[in-house]
Amino acid sequence: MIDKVYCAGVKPEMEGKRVKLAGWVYRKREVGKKVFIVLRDSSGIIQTVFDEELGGEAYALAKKVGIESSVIIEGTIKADPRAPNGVEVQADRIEVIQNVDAFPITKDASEEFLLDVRHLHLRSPKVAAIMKVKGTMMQAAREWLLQDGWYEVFPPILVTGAVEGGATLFKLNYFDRTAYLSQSAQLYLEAAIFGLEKVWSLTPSFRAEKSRTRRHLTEFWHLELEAAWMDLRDIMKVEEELVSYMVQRTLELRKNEIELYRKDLTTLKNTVPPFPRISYDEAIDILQSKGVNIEWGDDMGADEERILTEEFESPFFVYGYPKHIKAFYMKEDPSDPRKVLAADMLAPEGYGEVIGGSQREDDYNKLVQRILDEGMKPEDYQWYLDLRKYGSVPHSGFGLGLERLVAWVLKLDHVRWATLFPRTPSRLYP
Ligand SMILES: NC(=O)C[C@H]([NH3+])C(=O)NS(=O)(=O)OC[C@H]1O[C@@H](n2cnc3c(N)ncnc32)[C@H](O)[C@@H]1O
Ligand SMILES: [Mg+2]
Repeated sequence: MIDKVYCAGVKPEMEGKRVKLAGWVYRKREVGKKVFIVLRDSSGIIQTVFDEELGGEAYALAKKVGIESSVIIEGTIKADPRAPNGVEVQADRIEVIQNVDAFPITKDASEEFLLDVRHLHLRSPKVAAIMKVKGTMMQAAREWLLQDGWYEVFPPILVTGAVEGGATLFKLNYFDRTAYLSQSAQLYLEAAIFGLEKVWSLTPSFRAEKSRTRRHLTEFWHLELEAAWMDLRDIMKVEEELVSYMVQRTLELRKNEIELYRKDLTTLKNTVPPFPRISYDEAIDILQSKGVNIEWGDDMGADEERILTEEFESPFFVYGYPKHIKAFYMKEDPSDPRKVLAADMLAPEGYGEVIGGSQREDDYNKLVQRILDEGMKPEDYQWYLDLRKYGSVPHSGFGLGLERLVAWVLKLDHVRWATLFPRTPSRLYP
């Protein structure tokens, strides 16, 4: 590795020091006998100045390099309030690693074109900022999970059954059998709790969603937790403590990157426990009072959730959904058999569902009946049903869509911007 200094490491107080930088030509302009090159690396940008009177060969090379050329630049640090961050480098040497004559991304590029050249757009500081925020949110999640005693496990992605309904399964040939891409690691995490009690995983989950909405991907990163002995109330507390820590820690470590996307941090600062909690019944009442055409028993889609989020200035829970609109594994509410012990966490500002969670049905016979009621075959879930035969316990868990959480934190207009290479029904390349 060359002994370079990062752009963000060059400070006005280092004036007079000699420095070597390596990166890409981000911006370039010529003024009189000077060439100004703004160099970009993973830490940020720095202005470098090539003066014909100071270095003829370097000046001549600097005049020729194109945008996104990879270069090594050496020179002397000079404090200058007119330069970005109040500092620049008076360059006297440039080594062109690879010159670029015509970088394909221009200022007027369309969103679809930017997705077609996603492999080239990732280098943009604003796109890199999203990935830094996403990485920091998972760093924070790992910090919290470790200190709270959760074990990371690594579930399979090649599976034989649906968790969230057969309509969104991606099917593939597995030698002479049929396999599917995992929609959720949940069922495998439920097996892991009998040895580890509190487990989590971060896996890609796959949904053959035909819906082309701003919050659906066909491949997304899914942070899932499962815990023995916890009921719905317990797991909701885990959810709000985890999400609060993720948001506050990311605000602490990535405030500059977040402010590239949003100036108003109110809802992020409000993300502290306890989160508001409303029942599904109350949610229906609120929506009806706002003129939404919805009845008890209807599912809430993105539009209904968006309207509901107008009532809140932080993430909030909706709990106690009707059984018929929720998954087979959810435990029936003993106080109202029409409902299940499930709760979604919704993000404010129109973003809606970021977490789906529930207490699981732990009774063997009831679970068999739920499987049958859903038109599925108990024999396809024999291993999963075994978990209710050999020391079954009350247990709960949830799944957090990482892209959805990042999209809310950065107020992105589509979850596709929150993932390195988005996968949607119309996009599989690059
Ligand atoms: N371990 C569990 O209990 C998880 C449970 N089996 C599950 O998959 N619930 S979920 O379908 O609501 O998905 C969970 C979250 O996963 C996200 N999700 C769910 N589907 C998607 C798509 N298609 N694109 C992006 N994000 C998605 C969204 O935030 C959901 O709240
Ligand atoms: Mg859900």
